[in-house]
Amino acid sequence: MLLCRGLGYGQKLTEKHIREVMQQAYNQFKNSSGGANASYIPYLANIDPELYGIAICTSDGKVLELGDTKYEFGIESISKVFVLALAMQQRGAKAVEDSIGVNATGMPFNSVMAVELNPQRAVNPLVNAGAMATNSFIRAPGSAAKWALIDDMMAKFASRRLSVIQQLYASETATNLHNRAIAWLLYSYGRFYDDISESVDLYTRACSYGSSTRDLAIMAGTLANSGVNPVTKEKVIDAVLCPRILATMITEGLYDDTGAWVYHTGVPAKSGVGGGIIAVVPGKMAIAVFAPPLDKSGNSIKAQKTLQYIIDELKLNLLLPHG
Ligand SMILES: NC(=O)CC[C@H](N)C(=O)O
Repeated sequence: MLLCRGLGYGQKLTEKHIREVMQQAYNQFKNSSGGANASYIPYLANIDPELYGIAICTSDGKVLELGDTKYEFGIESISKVFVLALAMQQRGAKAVEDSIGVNATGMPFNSVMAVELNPQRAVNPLVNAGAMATNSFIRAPGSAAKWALIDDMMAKFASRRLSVIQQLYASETATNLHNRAIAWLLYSYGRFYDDISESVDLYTRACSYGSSTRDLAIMAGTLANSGVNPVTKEKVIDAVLCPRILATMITEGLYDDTGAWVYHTGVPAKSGVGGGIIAVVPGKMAIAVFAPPLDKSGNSIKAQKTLQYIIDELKLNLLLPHG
């Protein structure tokens, strides 16, 4: 019997135990070093590399927090998950599969070769090419209306309206030439579905949202809770879409390092170059961790270590026998 959807399905998970494990992870990794802030977006290079936050949102709506969980940082690629959710809700999972693609690229997040080497020019919605194409795939009467749809969707996932960090948005807009080139390339192959510069701009703006570790835990918690925000209890997307969205996280959530991530954790996750990573354990909880220094693939080193520790200790690996 499901005692409490967040705590206790198939194993004795209590709030106390979860808090203890969070604290152990925090103590263990707080002072670990290694990696560097993203620098190709100048704003991100200047974020305090010592910031560190862990938040867990259980499927029954408890939010447990430790460290700098209220600090708002660039959501970056984690926004791709929620823009994908909007596109799927509006156009259907099949249309996204056919028009964007859902396979792993096995390549860096901004890879041109990922487009070039795939005969269908299909890419995954969680890499830059696929995310910009996904943005172009959303239907709305103009760019302002599309932004309103994105903004509303983000707010429903987060339980509050998020704001764009204007300095980050300006910094990304001034330096996103490579992304613009990828969008033009997709367009040349008939795999881009709306005005190019408007779509790239909306993508860039969505990457520039400020979100806290707490926000991300609740947003990811909505995916763990079959599309219903566990805090507000509002239905955000259809339940049937959640496994499809999580599948894209399993194939591409940490880019060219996703295979190793899934090998070690068995949990869908998504990183952003702002230093955040979300991990989703369906029916149980979502975990968000923030720590800016990144590895070569663009994934927070400390966040990966923290998540791996918590996933191991709480036996959350989805490939373990369950039921
Ligand atoms: N991996 C990321 O978080 C990349 C997002 C960033 N906005 C970009 O387009 O490069």
